Amino acid sequence: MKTIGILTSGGDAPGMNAAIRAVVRTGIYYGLKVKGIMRGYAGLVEDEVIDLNLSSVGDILQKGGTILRTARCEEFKKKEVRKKAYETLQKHGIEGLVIIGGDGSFRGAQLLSEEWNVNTIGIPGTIDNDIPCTDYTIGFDTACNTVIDAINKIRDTATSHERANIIEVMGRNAGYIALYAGLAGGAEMIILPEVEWSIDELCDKITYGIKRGKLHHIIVLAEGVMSAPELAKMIKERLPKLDLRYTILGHIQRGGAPTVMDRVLASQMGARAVELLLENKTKRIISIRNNQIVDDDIDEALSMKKEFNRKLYELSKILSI
Ligand SMILES: Nc1ncnc2c1ncn2[C@@H]1O[C@H](COP(=O)(O)OP(=O)(O)O)[C@@H](O)[C@H]1O
Ligand SMILES: O=P(O)(O)OC[C@H]1O[C@](O)(COP(=O)(O)O)[C@@H](O)[C@@H]1O
Ligand SMILES: [Mg+2]
Repeated sequence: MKTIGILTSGGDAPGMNAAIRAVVRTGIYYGLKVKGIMRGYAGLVEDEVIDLNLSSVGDILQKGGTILRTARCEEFKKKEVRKKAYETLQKHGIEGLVIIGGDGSFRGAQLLSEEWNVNTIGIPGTIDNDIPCTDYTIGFDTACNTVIDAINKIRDTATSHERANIIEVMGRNAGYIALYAGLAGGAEMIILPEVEWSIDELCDKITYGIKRGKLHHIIVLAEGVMSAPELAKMIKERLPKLDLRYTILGHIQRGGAPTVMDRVLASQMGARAVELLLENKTKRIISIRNNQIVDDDIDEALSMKKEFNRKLYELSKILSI
């Protein structure tokens, strides 16, 4: 193998740049040429390919976002469009492709390997942490730290005004950001898609908290359940006197300098991706499990189910009595 390519796809995540840097520098260390594909699968289809060298990835380790940019390319679900992607790879002599993205991006990689025999290696990069085969995805730790920073600030003003605050966090259909940031931020209540909840239980908890002298109530809500305004309306119907505000954190959760955790994870995964290609491995997804960097076949990885950490959820309930 002489030339490899790299792209980032789906929602960007802090640490993607650290992974790009690791792929480029490890590739060059082993004598490979590394090409960057801009804007994910869209750039692969439209032939947006650039050469990457050691200095192309200088000064990016600490930056959020992705220097290769990213896109959501619906068209890629069509076989004839994926054929164009294959032709771009052929044209540039790219023999192995590293894809940094989430589950959707891995489905694209799976099809490229199945249909056109492309050597693909996937690296999990998404703030959602919703990839079953890995304990952590690149960007999740940074996003959680952004959320707890926001919770700390909102708690200051909530306490001063004796208010309840709903904080809506990202995660599409997954509640990992809500769970980890809710626990770490001392939320009174965490509402997420993986666990049943009831509006009556929530309102009872707020009423009980007020009686025992709590000055604030922080409710962390995962966007996959409902929106913050919808939840606020439901609470106000039951507790009309409650002083209630809501904050939707939105895309601030996707940006910012990656944490140490995300930089180390991204560096290890990026380097491993290159090693796997050099070992003639293909159709693999890299993961971290029990603090070890491992890899699985894409078909197997995509059919795994992520077990929700119910213990952590129960703990958050106990600690927020
Ligand atoms: N079933 C699929 N077949 C082919 N390509 C797909 C498929 N699902 C997603 N993709 C490609 O991967 C891109 C990113 O997927 P998306 O689900 O938006 O983000 P993520 O990879 O972060 O989960 C899509 O825009 C599309 O180009
Ligand atoms: O950037 P957009 O298009 O607003 O998408 C928002 C979604 O992207 C995410 O931030 C990341 O999702 P993906 O990793 O699947 O791309 C989700 O948490 C959120 O629901
Ligand atoms: Mg996804």
